[in-house]
Amino acid sequence: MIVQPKQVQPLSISTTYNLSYQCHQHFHVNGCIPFSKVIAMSTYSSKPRSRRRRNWCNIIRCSSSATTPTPLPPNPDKKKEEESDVGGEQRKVPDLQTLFRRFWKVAAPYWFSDDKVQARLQLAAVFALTLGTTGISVGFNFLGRDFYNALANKDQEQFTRQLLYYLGGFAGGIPVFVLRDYARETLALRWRSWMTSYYMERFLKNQTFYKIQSQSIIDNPDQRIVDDLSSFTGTALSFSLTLFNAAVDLVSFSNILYGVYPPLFVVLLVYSIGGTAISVFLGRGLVTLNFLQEKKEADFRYGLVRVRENAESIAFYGGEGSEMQLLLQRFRSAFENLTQLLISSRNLEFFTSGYRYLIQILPAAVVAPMYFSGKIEFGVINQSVSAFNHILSDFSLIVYQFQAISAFSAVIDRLGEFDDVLDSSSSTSLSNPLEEICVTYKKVKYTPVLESNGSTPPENCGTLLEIDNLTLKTPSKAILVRDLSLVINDKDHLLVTGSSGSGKTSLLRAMAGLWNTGKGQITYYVKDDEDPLPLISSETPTRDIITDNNTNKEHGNPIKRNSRRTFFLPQRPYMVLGTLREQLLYPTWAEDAIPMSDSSTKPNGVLPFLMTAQNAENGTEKPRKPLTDELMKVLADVRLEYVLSRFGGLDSTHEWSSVLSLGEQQRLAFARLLLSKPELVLLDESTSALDEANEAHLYQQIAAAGITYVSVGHRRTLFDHHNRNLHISTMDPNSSQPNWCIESITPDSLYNFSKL
Ligand SMILES: Nc1ncnc2c1ncn2[C@@H]1O[C@H](COP(=O)(O)OP(=O)(O)OP(=O)(O)O)[C@@H](O)[C@H]1O
Repeated sequence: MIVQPKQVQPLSISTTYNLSYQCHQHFHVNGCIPFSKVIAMSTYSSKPRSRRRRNWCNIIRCSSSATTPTPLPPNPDKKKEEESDVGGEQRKVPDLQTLFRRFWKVAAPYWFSDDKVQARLQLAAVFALTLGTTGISVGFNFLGRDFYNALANKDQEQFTRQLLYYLGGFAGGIPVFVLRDYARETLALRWRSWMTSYYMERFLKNQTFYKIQSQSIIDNPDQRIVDDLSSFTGTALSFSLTLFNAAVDLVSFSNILYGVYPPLFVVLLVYSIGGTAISVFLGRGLVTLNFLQEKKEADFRYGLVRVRENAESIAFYGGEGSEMQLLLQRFRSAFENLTQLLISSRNLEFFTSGYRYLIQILPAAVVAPMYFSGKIEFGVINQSVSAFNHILSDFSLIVYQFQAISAFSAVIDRLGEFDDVLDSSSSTSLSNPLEEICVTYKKVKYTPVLESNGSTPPENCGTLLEIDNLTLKTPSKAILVRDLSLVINDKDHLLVTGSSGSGKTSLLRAMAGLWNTGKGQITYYVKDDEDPLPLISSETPTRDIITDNNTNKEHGNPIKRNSRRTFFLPQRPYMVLGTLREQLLYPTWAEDAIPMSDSSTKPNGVLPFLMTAQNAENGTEKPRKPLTDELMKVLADVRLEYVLSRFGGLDSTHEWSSVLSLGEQQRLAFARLLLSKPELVLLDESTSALDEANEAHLYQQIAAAGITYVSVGHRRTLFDHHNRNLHISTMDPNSSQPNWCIESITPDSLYNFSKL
């Protein structure tokens, strides 16, 4: 017979306990449930299993003295990593050592960050409160003993006194439990905020987001930043506290149990070690299943986001049916994995439930003969049962929390993988510069100095950019352009042409620092009166910049394209979420346009580190922010003044990528360009959606603004606006000859070019 708390201990705490008992979590099934569990269990309800995984913070909280962050044991058969085939999808199961390494790598930085003093103080407070809760539990254990003794002895006076002690205990204990949970969750939130800012900073630095996306390095980084970080911080704290609590609990209650009957302790130890080994064996596939579940859910959500973002194209194609199929396929994949996860969880739970129930009658059965022979009082039975359950919980953390631990392991794995990718992104720039494209920034003085042979050095004739012996490859190492050398001087407008897929956009990618696969040198000449560093990402690690007397070199790191000097316009302009003013100020003054940067509108309680990224950006030099009149004028310059009245002025907010035509968006992008006034702009088919008149007008505007431009395009009309043409032919893999040629564009040659 299983002793129900209702039968043994008809106190108010058992009411809550019995309710919780109906849930899936079966903690102690006899009297004297630890008070901490009672408080925590009230927050846990019988949610569907599919949602339960997200609730493991609650589950863990339920067992403040019954959970420990014991990691998954390694599979003894495999040394490092084991291949697992789940739902037809191959992925490597990380070994214990990798999990530990990743956990430490992800968790540690915050505790050594600028916020460490505050964080450590809060952590100490949480630990102190946790200690307090254990003390209260021990107190309740003794209270329970005296309470039942009074009951058994029919001592009404003593019984009433114990009842009052109980009530007093509740009044004093509840605030400690509530405050402990509040302090822990506040700290978890603080930790999460710091980590979110830390990860976002590294994700956006050095165009890492671009590399991850364009080379499909890892899946769903957004989900890792949003969901996994939240889960990680909450659960890591809960696990740590639970481990600490279990250790204290173990010491406190072991004494009690030893005092009653020492052999019980030994039986309990053997039982829990055996149970742990079996549960580890039965649940070994859960880490992979949890990992894949995270991925598949995120894939499904991403599919829906893509439908939203491409609503018009899909509607034009009438692609609803295909989208439905694609989305269902993704959902089915998540569904199938979850089904497998549920089956594995069910199998494990058969064992864990049996494990929980089987042992329950043991302490009462062993101690009862001592009571019958008069060696102990009645209350001691209750006390030993309670102490036994505490210790059993402490020893059985892995068994009770295996599913939570496996889900947490999956989170560690995903975050650790993400962290490794972010680290490798910043360290690739240290790879061999002879095997990658080297982007260099060189300070020059524009003084009329002649070299000894009477010629003018390149930096003195207004050279903006020099490409030397550049061989450009795709990330998959296919050669696109071989041995390209060219110089771009001030007002020397270059048109890049070539057949589709020949590598025109890729050349701009290399010039913008996005691609570094290949070899050769790209040199930007920076006037000495300018600080060249604003051209480079302000977050570029100093170890990546090799500085000599007059040169700043950066191997493979991207330049900051919203710098004063170089600007890049893609074919499809990017419309930020926000007002028309924010569109125009993007990206040069983007942070100034965000209302958050106005201290009067700063939300209360904002953490200092959440503002650091913005502050760092604010530190870089940039031109004066344009006034409203200037914004109006530039809109007129690109013939978009009518947009103001149509959409309610500069400060109206719309989904601009939907309400503006592609040609209007391209004109808006030119407005940004005219406001930023760079010296050099790289245009990738940036007028492809415009009529010829508008195209000619925009080119006249940027030429009049003194901007030198390099354009990629196919249209015949583009020749009218450029001085030279770089033609790239599709690379023949068997050829070792250069596949490009440069010609001047003269009125006489226009006819020939049109035939290329
Ligand atoms: N991330 C990538 N990984 C591997 N190959 C890529 C990647 N991006 C582009 N490529 C390949 O590089 C080649 C050149 O692409 P690029 O976009 O530079 O062509 P393009 O000359 O601009 O073509 P179009 O005129 O059609 O725009 C293409 O064959 C393309 O498949």
